[in-house]
Amino acid sequence: MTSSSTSTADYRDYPKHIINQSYSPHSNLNNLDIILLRPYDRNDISKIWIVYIHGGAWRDPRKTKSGISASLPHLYASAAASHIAGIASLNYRLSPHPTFPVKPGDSADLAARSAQHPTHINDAIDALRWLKTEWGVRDGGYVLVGHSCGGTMAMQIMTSEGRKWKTREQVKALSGEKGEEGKDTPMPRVVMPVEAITDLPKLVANHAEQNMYEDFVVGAFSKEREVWEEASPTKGTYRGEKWRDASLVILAHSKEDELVEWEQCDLLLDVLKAQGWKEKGSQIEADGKVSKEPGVRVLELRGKHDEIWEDGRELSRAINIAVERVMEMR
Ligand SMILES: Nc1ccccc1C(=O)C[C@H](N)C(=O)O
Repeated sequence: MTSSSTSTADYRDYPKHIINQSYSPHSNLNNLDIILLRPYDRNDISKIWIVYIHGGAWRDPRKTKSGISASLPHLYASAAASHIAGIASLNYRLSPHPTFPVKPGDSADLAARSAQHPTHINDAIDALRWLKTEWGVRDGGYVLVGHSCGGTMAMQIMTSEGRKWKTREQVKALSGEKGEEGKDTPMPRVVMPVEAITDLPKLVANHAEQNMYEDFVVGAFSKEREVWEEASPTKGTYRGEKWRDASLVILAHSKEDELVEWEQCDLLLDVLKAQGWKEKGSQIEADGKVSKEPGVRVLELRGKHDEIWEDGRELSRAINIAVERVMEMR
């Protein structure tokens, strides 16, 4: 029997998947999925959102917002579940992929798959703004998780403080002007890059004998090396005092990652530490008080680059830990 919608939510409807929500009109990849664990109460600020940005080297059309799927059953069973308001998983426009060309004449696919930096990151920012206006996702009200290049994007949101990124032409034309405020973008409480690409020039240099790396970086960021630099999280400034709501960076990485080497995690850790971020295992200080100071934590995962999310147990473990930290900081 189908139940028509009534004002009383039925527990059998949950977890509820609200899929393909369009957050901007640009293409058929400007959408996201929402998963609610229980009837949503916008005013219940004790619960937090999880926002997930998938990977795929900014170009792989086989990697999508559905990348969160395998983690969901594990998340539902985790200690974090009771604290999660909802999970949002984003699509964003991609750069062209040589193995999966757009079919000639398919203008919808072309719009979705001919992006170049900063389109990917600005789409993600649009998605966050939409989540704020449509779903009430607040400043400090969510954990931002990104896998691989999604982790790069998560850090790009932090370093730009929610401001949209500019093209090189716009930067030159505006010379020094900061442009729009990022205040419409809700900022996360915890940001967790997972198997993230943090330093594009070093990644390309480390894989000089594998064309794939340079190909995808050129495809997404052009041939100009300065663009690779500017876009790299290791070149960012992370001003703790400005992040009143983003108190923790969790760098989650596996030593078994065969695509993105551990060095990428270490490089960003060094940058954050050099900028005054303290490395900590827990937010709880020795005196038992909960620290609200910005901190950075390395979380070692097990498994290969894509195994983390394809299997889902490690990604859900990482998310569970991030949610636990949010609860500690309250
Ligand atoms: N995330 C990565 C990180 C490093 C190296 C490759 C990837 C890829 O995802 C490659 C993807 N399968 C592609 O065909 O573009």
